[in-house]
Amino acid sequence: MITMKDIIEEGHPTLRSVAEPVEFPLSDELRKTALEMHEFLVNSQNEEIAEKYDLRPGVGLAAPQINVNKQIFAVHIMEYDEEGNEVGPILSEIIFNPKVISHSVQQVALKEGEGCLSVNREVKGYVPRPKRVKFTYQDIDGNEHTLKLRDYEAIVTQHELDHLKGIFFYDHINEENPFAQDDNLELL
Ligand SMILES: Cc1nc(NNC(=O)[C@H](CC2CCCC2)CN(O)CO)c(F)c(N2CCN3CCOC[C@@H]3C2)n1
Ligand code: NI
Repeated sequence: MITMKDIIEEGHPTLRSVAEPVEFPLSDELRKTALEMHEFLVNSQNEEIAEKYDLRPGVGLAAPQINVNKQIFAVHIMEYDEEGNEVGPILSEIIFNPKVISHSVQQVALKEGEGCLSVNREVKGYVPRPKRVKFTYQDIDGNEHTLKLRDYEAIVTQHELDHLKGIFFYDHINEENPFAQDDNLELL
């Protein structure tokens, strides 16, 4: 299973490189790695397991973060009811060879900013990202899919897409004014 010791930190060259496309059918090893990336997210969102293995919670994980320079990321975003009980998955998928088709001019950012499992420090500021994004990808069996996401799911997915291009969330923060807001930016 993947734990925090498997996640590389900023400064490691892999996190600033461009990830390679994935060939299908997957090797058994790469299939296992992809499934473990998704399993890490599920584990990290389970209080008992996260505490037992000292996992930082995550809703996304990109292969370069475990020093696998391939175009793969996992996302695990669950829906909760008002009592905080898990209702079901909003987006829970392992994404291979993603290609952005289009995105909106309108931008969104999380009010609380972003963090990263590969960045062990707080970097304050809004991370403006397109509010809507449309992309194609292959699933673990190599089947092509098209996905249109908006708001929170779009933010998470674009944070992971950035990792495949060697980009960190803080690369998008306005250096002069980290909390700069124009009328094209909606805070979530
Ligand atoms: C927003 C959030 N970011 C968490 N961590 N950071 C990450 O996921 C990084 C990726 C995210 C940072 C901003 C956008 C993408 C990992 N990254 O570096 C991958 O490249 C969370 F953990 C989290 N949630 C909310 C839902 N909660 C359900 C119950 O379990 C705890 C969980 C916590 N929300
Ligand atoms: Ni990250």
